Amino acid sequence: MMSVFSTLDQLAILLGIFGLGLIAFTLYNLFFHPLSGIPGPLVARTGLWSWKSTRAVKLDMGWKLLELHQKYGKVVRIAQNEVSICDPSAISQIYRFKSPLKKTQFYESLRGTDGPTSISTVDNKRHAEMRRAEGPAYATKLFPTFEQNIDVSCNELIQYLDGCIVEGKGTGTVDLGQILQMFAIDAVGELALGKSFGLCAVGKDTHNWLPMLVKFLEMACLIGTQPVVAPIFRSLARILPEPPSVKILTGIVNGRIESRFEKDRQQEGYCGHQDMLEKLMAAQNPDGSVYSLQQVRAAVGSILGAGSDTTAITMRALIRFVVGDAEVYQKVQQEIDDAVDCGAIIFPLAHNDADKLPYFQACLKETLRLHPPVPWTLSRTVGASGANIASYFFAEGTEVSMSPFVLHRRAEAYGDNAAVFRPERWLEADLEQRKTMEHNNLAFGSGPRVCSGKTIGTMEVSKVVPFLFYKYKIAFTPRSVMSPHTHKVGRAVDGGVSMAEPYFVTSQWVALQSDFWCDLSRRPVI
Ligand code: HEM
Repeated sequence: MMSVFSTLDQLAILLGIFGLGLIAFTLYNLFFHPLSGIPGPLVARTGLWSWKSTRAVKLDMGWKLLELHQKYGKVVRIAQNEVSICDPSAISQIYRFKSPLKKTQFYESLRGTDGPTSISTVDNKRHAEMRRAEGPAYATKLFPTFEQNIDVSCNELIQYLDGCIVEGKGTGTVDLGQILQMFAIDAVGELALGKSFGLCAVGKDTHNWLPMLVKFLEMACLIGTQPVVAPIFRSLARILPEPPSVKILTGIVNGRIESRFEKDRQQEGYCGHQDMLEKLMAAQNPDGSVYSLQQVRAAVGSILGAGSDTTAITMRALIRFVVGDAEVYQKVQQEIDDAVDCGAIIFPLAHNDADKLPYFQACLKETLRLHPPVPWTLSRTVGASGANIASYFFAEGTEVSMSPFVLHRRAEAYGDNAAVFRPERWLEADLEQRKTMEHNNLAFGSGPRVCSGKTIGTMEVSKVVPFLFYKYKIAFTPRSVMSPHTHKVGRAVDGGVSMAEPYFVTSQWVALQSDFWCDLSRRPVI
């Protein structure tokens, strides 16, 4: 009996100590932490739970963070040790080239099982080495090859859509969002591995890769918000058996890389192909050794991961914004028709001809502004000696971040009508204003960690979407009990729910749309 009491007593003492520790921790975070003077949600200021983990689970980051900034202003404490900032003047401080701030531990969760990649590498020196080694794979010299690669996938997409229209006797009802995702995956397959995955050709996600890739990214982002337990999850991912769809994908990817390794490395000078994979196989480490098979696999994996979702999201959002505004849609079509009629462009559109559609390009910029594919906070860690950012001094180790989605909708960055889709703003601006608007656009990130595939991504979009606008009349399939939609109502990128919204957006690391059903018919002009 005595020993039971003493065990309970001991438990009570332990619980008491834990409770007191928790109270002390909470009081410290609220009143004595260097960030205690910065406003924010209570849960973030107490440090008792991660506000970002909640967003990662609820998939509502973009609009929830925007609400916080509307309530608290330009600088908001979103975690015990992290502030979100939406002040354009902070861009060149947080994402500076000189003595760059390190990425936060969050990014480590974006690495695959083959090892570190440029996007996931936190250490700046290591990142610079990787970027130098892998740079030739993204070089403009390769653009003619990239164009051919993208045109192959584009043709397969068009053939599939034409088939749907024939099958639908003049009107094809398609989940345009899904087929664009398949196109984007096929295109990165062509770009990074020299061969499409063939999804558009059959018009089907044969191995259920799409939901698997979505889940992978969602899990990676959620795990990244819990840096203490993240290493455990990463070790588990290495030992647990891969789901069948992952196994098939990695099997195909690795098989292609290995066969190219065998063929190309036997020939001196790796002269077999002129593509991204060839350049990655020729990439060199600082000690002069060439990239190992595993390093090439990791680099290819990061292209597949970073280059497909983002491009597909941009294409969907662009179609949604343009088709959703009759006046804009009419102007875009007129511009394309006129350019074709006078022989200024032909399809598939050449990269160099993209500028011949200035109104379309303005729509693309406006899309990336209002629906940046990555709305999550692009976080960095303040280095030794601290940093002055947005009129605050932040001590070493503080995490500072900006969300492209939030910044792009603030009047400080784009004026009072920042939340309105208005492509004209890019055409009316003078050179100086345009430079400022470009500088304030974080859709591809900024500074030394800016997206390596920026030009490739915009090239893909500029090739495919004008072609779709030229060839087809696109209308959103009306949402009804009889329609193929899985969501009863739609949800916009700003979280607004409505029957008229043509797709359903979730906002986490990426602002992903689903359920984007459209009615397509051939335009009489063709
Ligand atoms: C419209 C399309 C795209 C958008 C909006 C986009 C956006 C982004 C963003 C926001 C980042 C992260 C910046 C940060 O964390 O600070 C990033 C990084 C990256 N993206 Fe893209 N991306 C696009 C297309 C592509 C494509 C097509 C590729 C490959 C062919 C690609 C490859 C990469 C890589 C390798 C990184 C890591 C760069 C580094 O840290 O050195 N992206 N991208």
